[in-house]
Amino acid sequence: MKRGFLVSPEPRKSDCELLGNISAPPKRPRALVQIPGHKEPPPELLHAVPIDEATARHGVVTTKIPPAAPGWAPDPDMYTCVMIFKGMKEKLLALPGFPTPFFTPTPPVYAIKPAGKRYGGGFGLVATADINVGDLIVRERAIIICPGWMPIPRGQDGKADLGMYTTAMEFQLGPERMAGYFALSNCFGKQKSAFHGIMDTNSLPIGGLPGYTGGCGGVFKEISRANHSCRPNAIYSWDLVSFTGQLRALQPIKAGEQIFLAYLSSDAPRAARQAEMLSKYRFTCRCAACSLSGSYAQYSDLRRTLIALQANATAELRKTDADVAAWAMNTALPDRMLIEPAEIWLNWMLGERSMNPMLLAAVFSRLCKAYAALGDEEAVKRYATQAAALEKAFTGSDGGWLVVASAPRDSAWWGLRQITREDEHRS
Ligand SMILES: C[S@@+](CC[C@H](N)C(=O)[O-])C[C@H]1O[C@@H](n2cnc3c(N)ncnc32)[C@H](O)[C@@H]1O
Repeated sequence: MKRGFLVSPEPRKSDCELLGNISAPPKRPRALVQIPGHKEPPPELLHAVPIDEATARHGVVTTKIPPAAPGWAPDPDMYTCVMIFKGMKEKLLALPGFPTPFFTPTPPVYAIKPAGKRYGGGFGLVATADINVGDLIVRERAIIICPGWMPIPRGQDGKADLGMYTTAMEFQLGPERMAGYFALSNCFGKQKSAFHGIMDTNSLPIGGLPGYTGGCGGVFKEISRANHSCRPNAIYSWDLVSFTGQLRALQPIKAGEQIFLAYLSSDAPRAARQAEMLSKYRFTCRCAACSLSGSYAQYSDLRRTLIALQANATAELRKTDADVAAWAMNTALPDRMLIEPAEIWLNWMLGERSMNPMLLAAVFSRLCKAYAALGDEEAVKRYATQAAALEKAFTGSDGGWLVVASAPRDSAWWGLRQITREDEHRS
C-alpha cells in the first residue's frame, strides 16, 4: 500500500459541481496521510495454473530446503522436505534473500493439549498466554511440502502406490521427524495410504512456488494440530521468503482458550459448510458456529450469505472514494448515510468471524474516510487501529493504518463536510 503527500489548493465551489466524476477528495494543504483503500486479490489466486506437461514428465524429486544460513539454526526442525519438480529448487534458492531468518514467540504462547471428544478426541492448540489481535502465535517450517498435483505411480494391482515418496521423505528427514509426521491425525483411515491420508488431513495452503503456480500444501508439526472452526480466532498464512507458515490471532485469545483456524472458507451457510467439510475432510464440524440452533443458526446463515454476496461485488467495493467524495460534498445527505451500512457489514464480519480481507479493507476505508470527512478524530483512530490489528493478522504488517490512526487530521478527507458547509454559506 502506497502512502503519498497530497498537497494542493483548497477545494473550490467548482469541485462540488463535478460530483459525478469525483473519485478522490479535493486535495488540501497539510494532507500527509493516505487512508488505505480497497485491495485487489493477489494475481496468483486469479491465475493459478497447473504445471505444464513437459515439466511434469520429468517427475517429482524430493529435496531438502535448508534453514536461513549455515549454522543459523542447527535444529533439524528447520529443514523442510519438498516434493518438487525439476528446476524448482534452483529457482527457489535464487529468490532474493531466500531463505530469510524467522522468529517465533519464545517461550511459546500455546501448548498442544487434548482437545476433547467434540473435536474428534485428538489434540488441539491451547493458548498459554493472552494473545492480542494480529499477534504472532507461532511461525514454523513445514515438515513436508507437496505440489497440489503429483504423478502417482500405480502398483501391480493398479492402486496408487506412494511408497517411493515415503522412502524419499524418510531419506530427507530421518526417522525422528518421519515419526512426527506419522503421529499426526488421519481422517481418511484405510481409504488412503497413511502417507496420503495424513497429507490430505493436515496440509495447509502454501500457494505457488517458483516454477509451479498450481498451489502446494504443507504439513506442519505444530500448526497442523490446530482444529477447525467456522468462527476461527486465528488465521494461517504462508511466507515464501522465510519458507514458513504462521498463525496470528484474529481476535483476542485468553490463556486457556483453544486456538482455531478455518480449514475452508467460512462464508457459506452451515449445511453447505458441513457438506464440504465431510466430503474433503471426512468429519462433521462441531464448532461454535455449527452448534447454533433455531433462529441463531438462521441469522448466522443469513449474515454469511450476505457477507459473501457483498465480498463478490468487487465493482461496488472499488467505488469507496467516489461514494465518500459525493456524499461529503452534498450536505443534503444524512451525516451517517455511508457510516451506518459500513458499520453493519463490519459487525457482521466480526460477529461471524467470516472476514473477507478485501471487504474488510473496503469497509475500514469507507469508515475512516467518512469519519474523517465528519471531523470525528476518535472514530478514525478507533477504526484505523482496529484495521491495523486485523491487517497484521492477515499479512503480518499494519498496511499503513497505524499512520492513519496517529494523524487523522492529516488525511485529505479531514473536515470535508464542514468545508462544504462553509462553502455553501459563503455562496
Ligand atoms: C488437522 S487435524 C487437527 C488436529 C487433530 N485434532 C489432532 O489431534 O492432531 C483434523 C482433525 O481434527 C478433528 N477436528 C478438527 N476440527 C474439528 C471440528 N471443528 N469438529 C470436529 N472435529 C474436528 C477431526 O478429527 C479432523 O480429522
